[in-house]
Amino acid sequence: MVRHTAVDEYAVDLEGCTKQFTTPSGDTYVAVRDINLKVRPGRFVSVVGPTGSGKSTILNMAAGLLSPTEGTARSFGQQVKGVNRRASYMFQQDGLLPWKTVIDNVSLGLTMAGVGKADARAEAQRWLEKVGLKDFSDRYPHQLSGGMRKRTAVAQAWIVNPDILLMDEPFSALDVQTRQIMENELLALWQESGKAVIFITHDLDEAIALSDEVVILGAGPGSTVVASYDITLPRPRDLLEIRDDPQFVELHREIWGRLRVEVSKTYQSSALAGGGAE
Ligand SMILES: Nc1ncnc2c1ncn2[C@@H]1O[C@H](COP(=O)(O)OP(=O)(O)OP(=O)(O)O)[C@@H](O)[C@H]1O
Repeated sequence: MVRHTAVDEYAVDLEGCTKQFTTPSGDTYVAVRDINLKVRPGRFVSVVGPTGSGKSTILNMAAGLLSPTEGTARSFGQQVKGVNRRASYMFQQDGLLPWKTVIDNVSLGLTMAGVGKADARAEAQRWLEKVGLKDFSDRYPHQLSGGMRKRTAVAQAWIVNPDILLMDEPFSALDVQTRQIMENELLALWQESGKAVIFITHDLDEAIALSDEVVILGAGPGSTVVASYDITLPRPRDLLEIRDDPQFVELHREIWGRLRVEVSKTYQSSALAGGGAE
């Protein structure tokens, strides 16, 4: 595959993307409307927004798992058609295969790409060392803690050396301490990697702590990008300390002021519809 490396190319470029779905009753539901989101190589961008505002829909368009109804999704200058091969995806639920050992789960992406089994296992072992699991390679997923499963999923996503990481609430199921440790480890891996990250989260603290940019989606239906904030906190960041930083506190106050408006619109419309809040 020809790789385009011009610096002005975006790893992900959603231009005027609208996505509508047909609901089970046959109605048309516009989930997101006219989304413009550009992510350069090496940038860490988080997307936050109320529940149902279309965060996963956006990620799925970048991944090529959904095609926009209108507009164009591009990756490194190429229109995304089918699965975006430049990207790895990490979901809230990890995709570990329960019948395979940790090392076989991690090496799977390489063997599927045609790498020989011995080379793939050697590389997987190197990744397991990187994520602190070198002594757990022969375990099965059900024999791991939640944090260890996430580490395995991180190794699985990174081993194929993607240019883009698409992460949909990857750490939301973890306890607070494990989550902060995993966030720190993710940043340490990402820092020098040059990879573009789109990170979906409900947690504004997490979004600010990790990102170069935080993008806010408005309330649905027909959500669109209502605001975007550059996060200029210096790097490297220690996520166990950063939440006490006065600059962090000020950014949080400002961004939450905007996000809160969209969250309360969603709350009000779901209360009017008799649904109540989550
Ligand atoms: N396949 C589908 N068919 C019909 N509607 C869909 C489909 N997929 C998503 N939607 C709707 O599109 C809207 C956006 O969904 P999406 O999952 O992208 O939101 P989200 O912001 O990620 O939500 P949450 O924060 O709750 O995870 C929701 O109202 C959802 O019900």
